[in-house]
Amino acid sequence: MRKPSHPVANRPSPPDDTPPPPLRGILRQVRGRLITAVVLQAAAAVAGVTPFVAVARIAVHLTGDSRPQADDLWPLVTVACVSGLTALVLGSAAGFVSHIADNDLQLALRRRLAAHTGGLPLGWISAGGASQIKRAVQDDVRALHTLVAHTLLDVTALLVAPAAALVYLFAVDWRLALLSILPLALGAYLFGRAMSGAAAQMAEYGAALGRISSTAVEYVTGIAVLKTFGRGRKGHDRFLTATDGFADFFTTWVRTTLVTSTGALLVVSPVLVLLLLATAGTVLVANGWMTGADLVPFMLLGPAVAAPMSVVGTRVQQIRAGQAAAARISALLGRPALPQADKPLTPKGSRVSMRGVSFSYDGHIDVLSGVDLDLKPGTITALVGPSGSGKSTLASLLLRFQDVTAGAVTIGGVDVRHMSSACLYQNVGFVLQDVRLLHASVADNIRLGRPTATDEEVERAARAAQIHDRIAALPDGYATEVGTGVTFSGGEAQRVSIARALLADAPVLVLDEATAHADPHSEALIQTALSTLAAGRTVLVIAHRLSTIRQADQIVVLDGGRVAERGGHEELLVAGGRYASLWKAQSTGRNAQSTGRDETGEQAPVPSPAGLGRSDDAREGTPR
Ligand SMILES: Nc1ncnc2c1ncn2[C@@H]1O[C@H](COP(=O)(O)OP(=O)(O)OP(=O)(O)O)[C@@H](O)[C@H]1O
Repeated sequence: MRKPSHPVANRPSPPDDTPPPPLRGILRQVRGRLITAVVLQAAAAVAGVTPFVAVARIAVHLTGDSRPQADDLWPLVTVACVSGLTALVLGSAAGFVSHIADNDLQLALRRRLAAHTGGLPLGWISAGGASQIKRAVQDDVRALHTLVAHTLLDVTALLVAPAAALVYLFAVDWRLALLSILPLALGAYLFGRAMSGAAAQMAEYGAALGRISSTAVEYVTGIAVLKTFGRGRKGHDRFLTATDGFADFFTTWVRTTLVTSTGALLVVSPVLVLLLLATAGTVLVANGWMTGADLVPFMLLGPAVAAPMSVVGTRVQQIRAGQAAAARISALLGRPALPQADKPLTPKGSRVSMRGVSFSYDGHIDVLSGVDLDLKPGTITALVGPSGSGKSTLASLLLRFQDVTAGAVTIGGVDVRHMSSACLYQNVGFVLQDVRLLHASVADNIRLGRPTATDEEVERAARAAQIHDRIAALPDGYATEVGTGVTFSGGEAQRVSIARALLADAPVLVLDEATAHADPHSEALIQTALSTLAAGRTVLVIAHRLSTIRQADQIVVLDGGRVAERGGHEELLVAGGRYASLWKAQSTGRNAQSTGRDETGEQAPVPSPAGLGRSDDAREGTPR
């Protein structure tokens, strides 16, 4: 694999776009608040144990030989009430502070993620990175909320309260105090056994759930195709196999851990702990080794010593989920953004030049190798070649969806890596197959190309893009909300995106010609709109059907990531090479259609593409 050869790749980012600190750096910002919350929660836990101690002391007075004195009892009642209230106040304060810390953390994280992901290569985002970003911003930040705002305090309380209780119980009677640790120790042992291998089991649990969801998606999305071919049962079978597999795995897992996990929960249950302490206490009291009053604190606090074991599974799960979420967020923040130039340059003109361009997605296999290409200003260059030959990848490098691994792409003499993003997209517009319209008015969707455009300019662009009549017929016209008020067909959405590109008025254009699946009427409209858009610009078009690019100034044939041939249509036909065979193959297909009958014997549609050639008609109506 070739190494990045361009100096800009290693340049530091500009000061206002500093690289994101690791997650630990963001956590450090809220560390002070988290420590305060933990201290408050620990104090609340100690205060929460105090009323039980006061009640135990009251019991000593009530069961003593002499008549209890109000002066002895009231201070204890006061201590019980005040400490109970203090525990409530401190606990609420701890929750408040931890939620403030969590709020700051979420804000800092979401801001950092938004800033960082904004600079990630668009190629990575559109090839599946978007779902990773969604997961990090929504699910993972939420998992951290549980960890920071709740689990941290729960664990503090679960550790401090039993420890405080044990200190007091040891002061009362060390023998019974030792016995009260027994359920905790036994519970920890059994729980440890139940959890052994849990990490692997959890991984398999996640994988089995993943198999169910992927086969469910496959089943739902492919059901129409499968049913059409009478294979509906097949998709169903794969889904059922996945659910059966999950059920088998889960049953086996539960069966092997059932005895130990139930045993763990049983030995730490309050009833069993009370029974144990009451029995042992009765023996001690009956033998005169301790007083009946001393048994009271054990009855009150004994169950609390073992209680944390009953929720340890849930807390461990939350901590693991939080750790996994933190790791994913860190990985996303650590993903290298596209380097930004220190001193962005502005291109002079619209000549596009590619020199020795190579690119690899995985860092091992080059999908483009040593491509040289020149797009003269105002000319149309068509990229053709078999599927997978690298057409879309080459076009995406001009849009800087990702950076070349070797060589350089320049516009107007300036390397695309030396331009700011804003400058790049002012100079290069694009209309791709996969059109994304926003949940906004139709006018605002078109205005994305130039936010300051007037209503008249928006309408003029829509007319030139052959979509005005459709928009005008909508109930709210240009104010209709996309997604709620109107759902555009693929061809219509593409014409909206052509209007957007017309308004943006970039001198260089990348078009992914996508009329192959449109009906003849829609195809003719798109081709007319594209011809209008292409007029006077430097165009790189990814051509899927050769009939539409016969008039192109230059046709470049890619094969296996290399330029196999280049020239005009007639020239390449005469050469009798790769292009000539592609043309022959597609002509045979067209001739089969032009007989007017398809394979079923039905009347077949006859396409009438306007093509991407230069025509005076095409130039009319352009808003440029
Ligand atoms: N995001 C990606 N990650 C990894 N490999 C990719 C990615 N996108 C494309 N490829 C691979 O790069 C090669 C070139 O793909 P590309 O989409 O550029 O070809 P193409 O000529 O445009 O194909 P088509 O005409 O089918 O759209 C193919 O082998 C493809 O599998």
